[in-house]
Amino acid sequence: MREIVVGTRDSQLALWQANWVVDRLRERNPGYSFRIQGIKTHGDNILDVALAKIGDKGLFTKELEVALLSDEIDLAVHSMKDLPTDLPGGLAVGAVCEREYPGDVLVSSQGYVLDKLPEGAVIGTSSLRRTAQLLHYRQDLRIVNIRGNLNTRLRKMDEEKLDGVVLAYAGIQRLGLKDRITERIPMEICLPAVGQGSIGIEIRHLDEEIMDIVETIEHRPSRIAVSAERNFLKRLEGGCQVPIGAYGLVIGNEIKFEGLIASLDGKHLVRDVIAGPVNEAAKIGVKLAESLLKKGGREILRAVRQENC
Ligand SMILES: NCc1[nH]cc(CCC(=O)O)c1CC(=O)O
Repeated sequence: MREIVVGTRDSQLALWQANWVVDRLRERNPGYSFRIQGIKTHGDNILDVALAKIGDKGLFTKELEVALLSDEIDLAVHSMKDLPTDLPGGLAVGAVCEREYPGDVLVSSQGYVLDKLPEGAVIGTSSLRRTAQLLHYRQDLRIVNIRGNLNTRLRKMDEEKLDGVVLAYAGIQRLGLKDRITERIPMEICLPAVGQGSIGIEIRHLDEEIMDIVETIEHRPSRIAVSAERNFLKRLEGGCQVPIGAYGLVIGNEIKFEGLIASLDGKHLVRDVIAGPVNEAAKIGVKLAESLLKKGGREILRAVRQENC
């Protein structure tokens, strides 16, 4: 029986995700055995540096891609949100699994919801996207950088007496920490990161045997939504982290797509929504990107890049 080697980062969340994927692969591919191989990535080794400063392209994925290309592993499990829109030659997204609720949540030790946070409350996040949208909604908030894996961030919230932290629902849910959530932040206030909540499988693009195996856990509506988001991001990208949010939702044969570009201080924000048939999902992502660029997004991005790249 051939053994399939499944590569993953070795953080608690990444290992949870790899195990979730392997459980499903085993069920649907009884002719194979599966082994999980944890691999440290650059991003895991520099958890004390603010992401916005170092740029986050491939930070959590590159070592896994090298392992794929050298046949050390047969497939790599990623959070789609961490996977750059351009993959190295020879690699492809073999499957996108069914997406978890993609939004962000507030975790507050005193149990506050966003609207009840006291004036000037201190919120931890290192995401430019979350910072911009939180400040757009509540100018009085004070945003402080906080990094590390989920448990570290929750611990820092308590130790550093922050009023709250903003995290992805998906991560909290997967680690069994749902009871710490004080509010699901409405999409109207905070659009998620491209790909958030979705687990993807990267493979060697010509490896048909592995392709057939991972196809068994593909979820079409999630693939379509995430593809639209990745095309949106790709059209806006210029090599460094910027406050961009997106959310694609597939219902039947329609996709509803929302996107935004914001300045870091939240003062400038352009946001739009379009809908269309799912077979045009990729085009719809690009179209929304172009409409936002025309509505002032170009100037916002230019200014953000001058400050942050
Ligand atoms: N930034 C790291 C990261 N990458 C993926 C997730 C959550 C899981 C997912 O989006 O599928 C998180 C944690 C967070 O942003 O709070």
